Amino acid sequence: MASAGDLMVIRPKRLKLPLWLVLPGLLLRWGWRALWWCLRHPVTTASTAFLLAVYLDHGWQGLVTLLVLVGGVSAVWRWRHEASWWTWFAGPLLGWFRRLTVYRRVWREAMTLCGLAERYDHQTVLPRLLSVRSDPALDVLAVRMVRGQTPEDFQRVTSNLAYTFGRRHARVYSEYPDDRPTRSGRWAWLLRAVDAVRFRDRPSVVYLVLVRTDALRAVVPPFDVPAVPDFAALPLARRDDLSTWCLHLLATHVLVGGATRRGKGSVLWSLVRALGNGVASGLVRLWVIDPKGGMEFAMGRPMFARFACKSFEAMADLLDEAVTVMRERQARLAGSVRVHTPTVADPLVVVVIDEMAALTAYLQDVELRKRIAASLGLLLSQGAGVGVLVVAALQDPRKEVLPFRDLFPTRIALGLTEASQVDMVLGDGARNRGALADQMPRWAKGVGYVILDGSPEPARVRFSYIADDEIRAMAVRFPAPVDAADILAQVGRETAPEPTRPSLPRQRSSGPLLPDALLNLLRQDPDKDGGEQA
Ligand SMILES: Nc1ncnc2c1ncn2[C@@H]1O[C@H](COP(=O)(O)OP(=O)(O)OP(=O)(O)O)[C@@H](O)[C@H]1O
Repeated sequence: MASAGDLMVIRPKRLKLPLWLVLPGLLLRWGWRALWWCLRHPVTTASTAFLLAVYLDHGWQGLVTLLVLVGGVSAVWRWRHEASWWTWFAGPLLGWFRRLTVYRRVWREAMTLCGLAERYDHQTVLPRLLSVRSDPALDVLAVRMVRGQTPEDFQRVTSNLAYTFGRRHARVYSEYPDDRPTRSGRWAWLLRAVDAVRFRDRPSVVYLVLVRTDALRAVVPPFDVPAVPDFAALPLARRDDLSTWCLHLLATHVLVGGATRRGKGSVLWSLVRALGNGVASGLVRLWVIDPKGGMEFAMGRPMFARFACKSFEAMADLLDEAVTVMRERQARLAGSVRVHTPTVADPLVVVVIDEMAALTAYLQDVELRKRIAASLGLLLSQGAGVGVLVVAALQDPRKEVLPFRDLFPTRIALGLTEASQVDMVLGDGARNRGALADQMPRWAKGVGYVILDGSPEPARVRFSYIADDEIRAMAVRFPAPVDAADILAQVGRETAPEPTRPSLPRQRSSGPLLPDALLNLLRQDPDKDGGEQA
C-alpha cells in the first residue's frame, strides 16, 4: 500500500523565455483579447468609434450638437411611438447602462452568496451575464448557466436574487419571457429576421426578470368594455411589465383562490365587466350564485340571467338546470363540432359562483350537498366544450373543501395564507417558480398570480378594481335581455329526441346454437298457427 512518503510531487517543467520574445507575446495576447471584446460588443465599439471620429473632426462642439440632435429625435420618437422607442432605443440603452453600473459590479458576489457559483477543477465558475434589457418597469437579464445547472437551480433562489439586487420581486424564466410579436408592414421581413435571432431557443440561458418599479402598486382602473367580447382574450388585469393580461375564457373553467378580503370580488367583477356588451346583446348569459346572501352580487342583478343568493335549494336547481342546458347542447352538437361557438341564439352560459366552499363543504344538508356535487362534477368535466362554463371563487383550496379542484384548467391565486396553498391553486411547483402568493403585502388587494398560455412560469398581475358605483352603472348599461332567463324554455323547445340507430339485420351465425327444429318452432307466428287463444 502506498504511504505518504511514496507520493511524488510532479511540477511541469518551466520554460525560460528571453524578454524579446515575452513582450511581443504579451502584446499579441492583449491585442487579441481587445479584438475579441470588440467583436462581442459591436454596438458599443461602433458607437465609441463614431463618437471619437466626431470629436476628432469637430471637437467638443460637434459632440454637444450630436447629443442635442439625438435627444430631439429621441423625444419625437417617444412622443410618436413610445412602444418602439422602448424596444429599440431606450430599453437597450438603459439596459446597457444598468448592466455596467448595477449588475456587473456585484455579479460575482451575488452569484456566490445565492449559491449559484460552482467549483470545478479548483476554480470557481460563475453563471455569465450576457445582456440586460430594460423597459419602463422591468430589467430582463439573460444569464448563461454553468454546465450542470438547470433553470430550477435559479428558480429555487428567485427571492434571494431579487433582494440581492435590491428589488422585492423577481422571476426566473427558462425561455424568453416575451411572446414573439406578429410583424406586418413594409419592414416586416427585416423585423422577422431580427426576431428569429432574438427569440431563438437557447436551452443554456435563463432569463431573470427583476421588477424595478412595481407597476402593480397603483390601483388598476376598470378597462374599457370591448364592443364585442373576445372570449379568447378578455382584458381583466395589468401585468407588472405594464401590459394587459387577458383571460382566455373559451372552453375552460376558472378557479380563483384567495384568502378573505384579498380581492376575489374584483376578479369576478372584472370578468363580468369585460363580458358586459355580450350580456346586453344576449351573446352571454350570466348565471350567478352568491351564497353570501347577495352581499357581493345583488348590485349587478339586472345583468344576470339567473341569480340565486338565499336558498341553497335554488342554487342546486340552478346548477341542475345548467346541466340540462349542457346535456341538450351535447345531444344537438354531437358529431358536428368539438367546441361550441357562442351566438345570440345559442349563448355562452357562464355560471359564476362566489365562495364555492359554501356549496361543497359547509352546507349542512347532506342530500343537497350531494346533489350540488353531482351537478358541479358534470359541469366541470363536460361543460367547457359546449359553452357552459364555471367561474368559481373560494378561500380554502384544500381537497376536502373542493374535491373538483383539478377539473379547473385555468387558476388564479390571489393572496393566500399558507405556502402550501399556492401549489394547491396553481399546480405543483408554482411557488418554486416564483408565485409567492403567500407573501403578499397588505396593500396588494386584487394582486395575484396567473399561469400564462405556453409558459410554465407564473405571471404577477393586478385585477382592475370595480367600485360599487361602477357596478351600479354597469347594471344600468348592460342589462340582460328580458327573455334571458328563458334559455331552459328554449332547451325544451329545441331538444330533439336522442337519435336512435336502427338495429342492423342479424347475421345467422355459421354454426347453429339451437337445433333447426327448435328455431323453426320459435319463428312460427302464433296467431297464424293457431296459438293460444284468449
Ligand atoms: N383590484 C383591487 N384593487 C384595489 N383594491 C381592491 C381590489 N380588489 C379589492 N380591493 C379592496 O379589498 C377589499 C376586499 O375586496 P373583496 O371584497 O373583493 O375581497 P374578497 O376576497 O372577495 O373578500 P371576501 O373573502 O369577503 O369575499 C375591497 O373592499 C377593496 O377595498
